[in-house]
Amino acid sequence: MDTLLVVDDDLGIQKQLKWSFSDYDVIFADDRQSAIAQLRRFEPKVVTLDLGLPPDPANASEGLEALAEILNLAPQTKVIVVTGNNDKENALKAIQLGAYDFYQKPIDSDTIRILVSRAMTLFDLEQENRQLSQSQPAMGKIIGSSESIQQASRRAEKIAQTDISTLLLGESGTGKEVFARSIHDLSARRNKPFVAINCASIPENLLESELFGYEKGAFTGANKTTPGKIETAQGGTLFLDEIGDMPIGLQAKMLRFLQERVIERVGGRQEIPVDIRVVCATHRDLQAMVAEQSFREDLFYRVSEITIRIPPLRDRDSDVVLLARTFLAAYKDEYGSKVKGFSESAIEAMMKHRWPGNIRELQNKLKSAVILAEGNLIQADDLGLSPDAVGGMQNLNLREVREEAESRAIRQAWHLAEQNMSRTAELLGITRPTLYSLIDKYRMDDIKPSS
Ligand SMILES: Nc1ncnc2c1ncn2[C@@H]1O[C@H](COP(=O)(O)OP(=O)(O)OP(=O)(O)O)[C@@H](O)[C@H]1O
Repeated sequence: MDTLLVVDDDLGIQKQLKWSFSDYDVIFADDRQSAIAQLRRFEPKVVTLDLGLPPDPANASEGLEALAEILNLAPQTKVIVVTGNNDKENALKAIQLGAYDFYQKPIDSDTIRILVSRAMTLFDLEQENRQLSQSQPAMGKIIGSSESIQQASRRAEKIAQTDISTLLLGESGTGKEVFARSIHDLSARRNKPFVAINCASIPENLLESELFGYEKGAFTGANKTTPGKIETAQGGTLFLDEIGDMPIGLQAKMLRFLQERVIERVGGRQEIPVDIRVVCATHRDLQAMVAEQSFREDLFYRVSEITIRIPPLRDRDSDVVLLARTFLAAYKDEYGSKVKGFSESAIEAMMKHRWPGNIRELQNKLKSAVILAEGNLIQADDLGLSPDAVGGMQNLNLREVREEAESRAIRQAWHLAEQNMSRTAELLGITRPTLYSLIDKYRMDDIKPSS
């Protein structure tokens, strides 16, 4: 139960407030000293403070003094000062000192209840924000207070200032790129480029020229000399994602660049010196790849001078809730949604889920939940995590599950978009033609626009 401290020497008012605040733990003090003693002992979120305190109740000075002491000791406390009728001057003084609000006698139970309840809510929100910012370590955008992520962050912080080649290991979607970028941001190279390249997403025959650049005429279509990603990262950091997918043929050239810090463009003969910090990442077991000879051992040692393991989301305790709250705040603005938070069952479901796709999966689930949620709170069901849904899916195959989820999402987005087809497509992240073809496919005749 939340604690409210009432500082007032009038026993009648103490009684009245005791009755008005049956849902709080109400404690009392009748002068400045006892107020401070109660504050230290109970750490109330909200204090109502009568400015007219003994020994000189007709004068506000003792009350203002008490206010200053309270805010000095516990600046996060929300203090509502109670002043005599028409004592605007002292009310304003109190606000200047940092009181949350003021209230003029005589006390009206309904009004003071609203004031206190708003102050409690604000206190909770501010506390949540404080926790959130404390849980963001120096590593830029890495949110999480679990021991496992803090450990990884501390390790990354330590190596950021050096040029040591770093290998980030972790499942897909755990935040390897976020780590790489944070290492760059904390390093002396922060004002130079951070260049990322994903070795798995570029066809093998293009990766070499993408990385090393090429000279005019090096191959058909090479119309002009073009620098590669390595050169564009000059002075900064090169992030090689999915290094385990680098073709074995290219690995020798990579090794030379890492050892000698010079490159040659494809088709070129000139050696170009480069000054670059290299951070690599992979979700593969590089040591096993070395053992089966699909990854060069010398390159492995070169890129993994230090290794940082990024833990999967399921091993990060309640970070999932912290991350979910952060993303929710961003998505609800982005999608203009009125959702305020998560139901208890949603939080429980998030804590239980295994998150095979890690943070990226969490982001995707949250985006659709923000769009689909019908009430103020996101339910487990909106996240597609309801235990009932799992039970109900036992009789369906994967295609049926997908179709059911898709048609449900289309219908809800359509309602949310007030039947506007362009907006519906936008909310769902698909094009209008795709939306129309899905509507046809699922025979959703009632939302089919009349042609
Ligand atoms: N600790 C974190 N705090 C906030 N956002 C994070 C955190 N870690 C990851 N993210 C976000 O999660 C998403 C996935 O992160 P990222 O792309 O860095 O993962 P990855 O491990 O590199 O994935 P992949 O291996 O698939 O490339 C990004 O949108 C990123 O901004």
